[in-house]
Amino acid sequence: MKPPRIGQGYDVHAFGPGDHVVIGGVRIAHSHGVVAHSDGDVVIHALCDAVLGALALGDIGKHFPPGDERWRNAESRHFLRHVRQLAADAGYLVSNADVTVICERPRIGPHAEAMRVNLASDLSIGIEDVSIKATTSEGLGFTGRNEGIAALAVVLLWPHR
Ligand SMILES: Nc1ccn([C@@H]2O[C@H](COP(=O)(O)O)[C@@H](O)[C@H]2O)c(=O)n1
Ligand SMILES: C[C@@]1(CO)OP(=O)(O)OP(=O)(O)OC[C@H]1O
Repeated sequence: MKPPRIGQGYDVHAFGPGDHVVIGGVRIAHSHGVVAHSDGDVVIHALCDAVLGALALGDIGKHFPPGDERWRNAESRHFLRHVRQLAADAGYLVSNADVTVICERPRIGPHAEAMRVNLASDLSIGIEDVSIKATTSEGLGFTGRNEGIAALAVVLLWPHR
């Protein structure tokens, strides 16, 4: 049996014009949108990079180039389902995923369960295997100045054959 594989991912999107953000597949009304080619879902982009990193298959921009019109305003959940399939094709299932969202606003807590449901569905795992955490930066740095949102993700892939 092959050994399990671990991967980590990180993403940032700057706030820009708009009235909502999409985080973990959840649309959240907000004072700003984010600047992005796709829907700018920082959690899903970090998770995709974690899965791709575990597989040593490059990063999200390699698989979904920002210059490609197919991905303009795309739903990032499509990206997540794609990388889950890449893992399956390589003989791995996602065992668990742990995500930290870093922003002053919006508050993530009230939406964390809905995010877990979306991510668990796209990764074909149980909700108990998906963790969403959040922290502010205590007013420090670009997230502390409310200039954008960052997310960190770690995943463990387990061999299924
Ligand atoms: N965008 C955020 C940030 C934080 N939370 C929740 O608040 C708790 C306290 O945050 P600190 O940065 O002061 O440690 C944190 O543990 C989260 O539960 C949030 O929901 N959304
Ligand atoms: C997701 C992609 C899709 O074109 O574009 P963005 O939405 O701008 O997001 P980013 O995190 O910069 O990752 C790069 C791209 O793969």
